[in-house]
Amino acid sequence: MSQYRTIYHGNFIHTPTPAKLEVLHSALVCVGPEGVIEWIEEDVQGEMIQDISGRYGIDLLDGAATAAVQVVQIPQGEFVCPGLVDTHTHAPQYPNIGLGGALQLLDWLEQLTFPEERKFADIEYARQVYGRVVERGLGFGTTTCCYYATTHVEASLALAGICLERGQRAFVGKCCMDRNCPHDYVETTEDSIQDTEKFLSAILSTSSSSSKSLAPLVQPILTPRFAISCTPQLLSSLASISKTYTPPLLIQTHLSENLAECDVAAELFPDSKSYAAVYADHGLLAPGTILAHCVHLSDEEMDLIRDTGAGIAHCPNSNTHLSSGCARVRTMLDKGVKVGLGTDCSGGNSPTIMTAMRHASDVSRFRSFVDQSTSSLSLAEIFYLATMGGATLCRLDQKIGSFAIGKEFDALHIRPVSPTLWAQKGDSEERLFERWIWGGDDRDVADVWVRGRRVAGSA
Ligand SMILES: O=c1[nH]c(=O)c2nc[nH]c2[nH]1
Repeated sequence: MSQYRTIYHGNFIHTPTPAKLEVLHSALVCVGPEGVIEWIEEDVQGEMIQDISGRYGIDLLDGAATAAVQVVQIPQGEFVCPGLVDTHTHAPQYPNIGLGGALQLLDWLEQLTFPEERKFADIEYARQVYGRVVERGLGFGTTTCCYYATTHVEASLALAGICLERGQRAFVGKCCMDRNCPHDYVETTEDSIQDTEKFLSAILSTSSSSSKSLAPLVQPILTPRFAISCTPQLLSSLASISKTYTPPLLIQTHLSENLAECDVAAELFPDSKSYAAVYADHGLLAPGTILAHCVHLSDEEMDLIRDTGAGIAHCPNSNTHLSSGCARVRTMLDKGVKVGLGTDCSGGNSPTIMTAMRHASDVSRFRSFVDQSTSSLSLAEIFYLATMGGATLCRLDQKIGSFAIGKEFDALHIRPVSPTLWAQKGDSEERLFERWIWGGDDRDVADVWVRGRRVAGSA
């Protein structure tokens, strides 16, 4: 943890609500030694910095004091925005990125995905892959990530350890699956539960925060793979485990991604009214539950998800790549369902939320062409999904996702340099932001901060 306060001066852009992109012009944002925002002032011209800091008890002229305060100028033509939140990805599948687009979900799992995940029994292989996954994610500006790992406890703990070491805020799940999987990549129900307990106690004992007032940066998330690969007993046991913690542990699973998958789920759980109801019936729908995909939900299922407080990780890149379908995100939002974005590698073929934002926009436009009755998502809504929306799914909306006093400083410094980003002198901040979202890439991500600590960046 830094000993210093840092005062950032420049333009900040965020979406505290989906309704509007908000620009904090020439803002002074003071980040304390623990990485928490202590105060914010807007419209501060350079010559006022000293005065305003003085009002907060910081004397920038006093040599001894200034040694403990750093002032960072964000030049005109650059800006700071909240870090990106990836609410659903599979770290062990990154070596398969780009493959499998000719397949649909169930064949893709069988032919490509399970064989790759099996390799994570080898801890050295796991460390090598996971190191690259986390490094690239941070470079793209993913400051918070919800990871599926594999069934292997040691490798899952290695992923958690790497996130902690590199400074990425993360939820890491040891994957649970006790049926309908290959004989050499499946667990017994008992092993799955026992290994989950082992994983939880190890991760909870190593990831505790260095500060009493801050939650651990890396936390466990219970991970029943999906209804098809879990027995009712396993689903219920994981729900019970979640509830033995205060607050209950987060849970992630897949729901209603592909029509063939929905048919199998209906056959396996004939007593449940719907696929979403399978999870509700086993106690798995709660405010900390993240449901990936949700492409083929009925209106009643959306209502059920909203009423339980669970949220949806929209993974548009994956849903197109695996020909799963186009999720009805406008309807979800209109109904008040929580939604965030996920890269879902390697169903998705891009590990950055920048691509997820672009595909979310495209998918919403396609839906609006076809449905006629729904409108496409605005730029502000898309960015909200990538930041505050994701934070809300992870129950971190009071801590990250936008800039406010008391929130932790998870942020990106954007300096437009990539050749696809045609920034022009005199561009307004909104215009520059728009150019970056649709035309920029990780070369423009000059600095990445998580909880105030610089963890990556191209600068
Ligand atoms: O996109 C997906 N990726 C997976 O690994 C998976 N497992 C079950 N359902 C899944 N969907």
